[in-house]
Amino acid sequence: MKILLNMKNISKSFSKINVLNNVNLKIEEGKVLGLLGENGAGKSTLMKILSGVYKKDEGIIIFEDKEINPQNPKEVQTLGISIIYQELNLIDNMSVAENIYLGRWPLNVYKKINYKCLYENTEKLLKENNLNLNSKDIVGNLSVGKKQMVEIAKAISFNSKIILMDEPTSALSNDESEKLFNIIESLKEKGVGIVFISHKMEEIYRICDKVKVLRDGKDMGEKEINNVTEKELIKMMVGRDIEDRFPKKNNEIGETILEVKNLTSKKVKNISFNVRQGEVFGIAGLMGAGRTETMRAIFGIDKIFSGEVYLKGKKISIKNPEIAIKNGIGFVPEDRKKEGLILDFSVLQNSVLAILNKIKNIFGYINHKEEIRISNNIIENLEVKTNSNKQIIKYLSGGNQQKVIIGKWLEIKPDILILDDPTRGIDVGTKAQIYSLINNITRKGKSVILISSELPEVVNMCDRVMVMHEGELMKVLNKDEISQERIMYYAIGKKGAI
Ligand SMILES: Nc1ncnc2c1ncn2[C@@H]1O[C@H](COP(=O)(O)OP(=O)(O)OP(=O)(O)O)[C@@H](O)[C@H]1O
Repeated sequence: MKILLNMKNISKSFSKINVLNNVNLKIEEGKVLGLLGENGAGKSTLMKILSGVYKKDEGIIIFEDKEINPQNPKEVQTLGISIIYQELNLIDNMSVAENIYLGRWPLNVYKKINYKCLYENTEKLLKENNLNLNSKDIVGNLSVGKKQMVEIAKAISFNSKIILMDEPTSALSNDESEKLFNIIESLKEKGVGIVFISHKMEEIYRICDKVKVLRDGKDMGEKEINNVTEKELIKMMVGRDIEDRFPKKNNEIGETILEVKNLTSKKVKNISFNVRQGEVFGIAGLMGAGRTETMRAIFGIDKIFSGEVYLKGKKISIKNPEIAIKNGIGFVPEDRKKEGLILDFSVLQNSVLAILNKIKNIFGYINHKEEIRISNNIIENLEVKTNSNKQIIKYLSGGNQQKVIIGKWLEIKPDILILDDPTRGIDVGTKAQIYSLINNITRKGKSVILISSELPEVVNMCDRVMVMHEGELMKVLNKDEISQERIMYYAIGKKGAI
């Protein structure tokens, strides 16, 4: 098989800290290479070196038999190497066509954009590649899945021979991910070489031909996907066996702690359910089903139009998140970067953001010893990869930033903890650790509401699951009724027994 690109002995340090050490990577024509490793292993850094964002300290890169020295992303893109980041780089108030050909628009004699030609070129490109997009749609109005298709169309428009995808499915529904896999299959047929970064083992096996594993910036080798078991891959990544991806629970389910009756907000209609002490109560559904919105209403972020909420049998009115926190409810949001971090603050400062009031002394000053204890606790419990608690959080890898936010909310020790997609972007080893933390919480009689798009997680972790579809509750499944098939059946809006 033809090798399109060869990275040899790549090393990179940031302020004397070595994050890549003699790493090799080969990208083959028409193949998907999975790039695996724990949070902070160096995957994104390696891709950023290839795409010209960072400069390598050592090593060589050979592309189509010539050495290249990527200096900036534009140069690399012109060569035919494109990268699609998790945080998509699109301009929201422009159309699909304007975004795809950004800065390369066809011009008329007056040096103005020739829209007729721009839309025609775009329609042709979309049709040829089976991309279901409308060239005139404004990008800001599209779903994350569609936005990603725009990025892919852009990559194809550069005649890319290599496309790098950094956790492309982390914000996609299962349905949208499946569409992306179909697009990847057709790119493969055209001979495009793809690097696919993901923490989801199921999709690594679904889409990759080979996998390369990094651990702590070191090259742990490459495997054919058909010749390696999931257990072996996890051991290569983590350096030890993980006995069980879903640790055993031994929680006892008690009385009802939260009861929601006919809750209606702008986004959800007539939702009724209850959560019991010691229970992991799951909420499943496709993107836009109203899972997050139900919890936002209960937590006092969105206005409740009608309906009632009872906590320990007492009717309560939660008008804002402070009241929710005072009542023992915690909420780890879905868009953690936007809602949960101050990027220019240190790990330590970010660790205590949610509990500043709790760690102030009687004179209103922050108790620094407590601050240090809490941040070190989070670093240890969630294995946050950072030089120290003084590190500015924006320099941590994406997954490690997420761990700090989850840890911060766990420190509040609420009676009911709402976790919105808590393991998105988190590596397999830490996922198991987060599941153990959930089990510890419920073992103490506290409750967890787990919103999740990962079906294996829902099936293995939840005691009951409420399935939603387009703002409505379809079904609450009891433990013995929970299966991936049943969840999908109700999630797509079907009614009745299955
Ligand atoms: N600009 C930077 N300055 C300092 N350190 C950095 C910088 N960028 C990355 N690092 C460090 O390099 C290491 C590797 O980070 P990288 O983002 O490549 O990890 P990753 O494997 O992509 O992780 P994740 O799965 O969490 O996205 C981390 O320890 C991170 O803190």
